[in-house]
Amino acid sequence: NTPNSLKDEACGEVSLSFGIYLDICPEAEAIIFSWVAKAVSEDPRMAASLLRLHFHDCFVNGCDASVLLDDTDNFVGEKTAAPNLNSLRGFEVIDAIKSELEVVCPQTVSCADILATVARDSVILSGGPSWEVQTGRRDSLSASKEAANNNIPGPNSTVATLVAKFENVGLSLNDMVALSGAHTIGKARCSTFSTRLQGINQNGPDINLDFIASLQQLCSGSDSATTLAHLDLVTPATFDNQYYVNLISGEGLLQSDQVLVSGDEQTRQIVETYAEDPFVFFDAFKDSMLKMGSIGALTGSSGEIRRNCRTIN
Ligand code: HEM
Ligand SMILES: [Ca+2]
Repeated sequence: NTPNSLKDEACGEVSLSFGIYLDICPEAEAIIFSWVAKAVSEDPRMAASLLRLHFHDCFVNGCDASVLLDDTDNFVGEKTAAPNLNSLRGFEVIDAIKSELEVVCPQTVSCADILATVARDSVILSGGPSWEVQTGRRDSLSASKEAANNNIPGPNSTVATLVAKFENVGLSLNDMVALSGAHTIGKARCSTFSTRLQGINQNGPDINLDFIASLQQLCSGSDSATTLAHLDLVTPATFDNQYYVNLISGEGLLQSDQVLVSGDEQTRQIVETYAEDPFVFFDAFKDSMLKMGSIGALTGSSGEIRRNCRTIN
């Protein structure tokens, strides 16, 4: 790796770089940050939702803003795929950013780069680490609902399945455990952790039945389809290492969270390290975000710079 670029794990080429907009659209990063700050001040959960958009983009044919495309006559978009439907949020924030950028520097800043930058800004605004974001991605000309269904891991996954889905996009077990720490902010619907309500996880009985009982109570209402729980019950809107502390006390919300301590010795040891030292977690998270952000990026003359993130030009 050279100092200002990261090897693209997927294709082995050096493709993205730091600071490209400093020359071609110097205000871009500040414009993006101010929109994210506004959105997060109005709705703190928006930080979580925006961070998740980048993940759901990158896992489906690379970080190419495919997740933002609406359905067309030629293809079905990814918004109705199982992991995304009635779940992804924040599209309006991306639209607002893109509209202003199109006025200031037309067809210069890609939607995929907006997603990567917004994810970083969301972490900063929630009290997490800061890092220099890599840019230079171009936007896809299509989307894949099928790949969204297949590639994005589900909340009932075992550690083996989680590892497989991450390795499928060039990310390691270490990246998987560090990136799961994104669940230190945001919320999930009762339907996504229904297996936890049964008080049995993939690897034996739960160690924290009080926690399970509180979830059962929360999800017992008639509106349980839309009821939400904090992914991190202790500091739900702060980007910290509390998520890992919770896992050790049996208070992981999703099955795919809790299995990181109950389902695998290797992942359990990493969880313990992050639970002990937030700065070790922050460093790992930054590194893994850069790796995730470089998955299958479109560069050179592939793809395009969309004028509207919802449609191809
Ligand atoms: C390890 C595998 C993962 C699984 C199985 C998983 C699954 C889920 C599920 C089921 C939800 C709740 C969705 C809902 O109820 O609508 C969720 C929320 C969330 N996920 Fe993940 N996720 C994973 C990894 C990641 C990664 C890598 C990131 C980002 C780096 C991330 C960021 C988030 C955030 C921030 C939320 C809260 C979103 C909000 O409040 O709007 N997740 N995840
Ligand atoms: Ca937290």
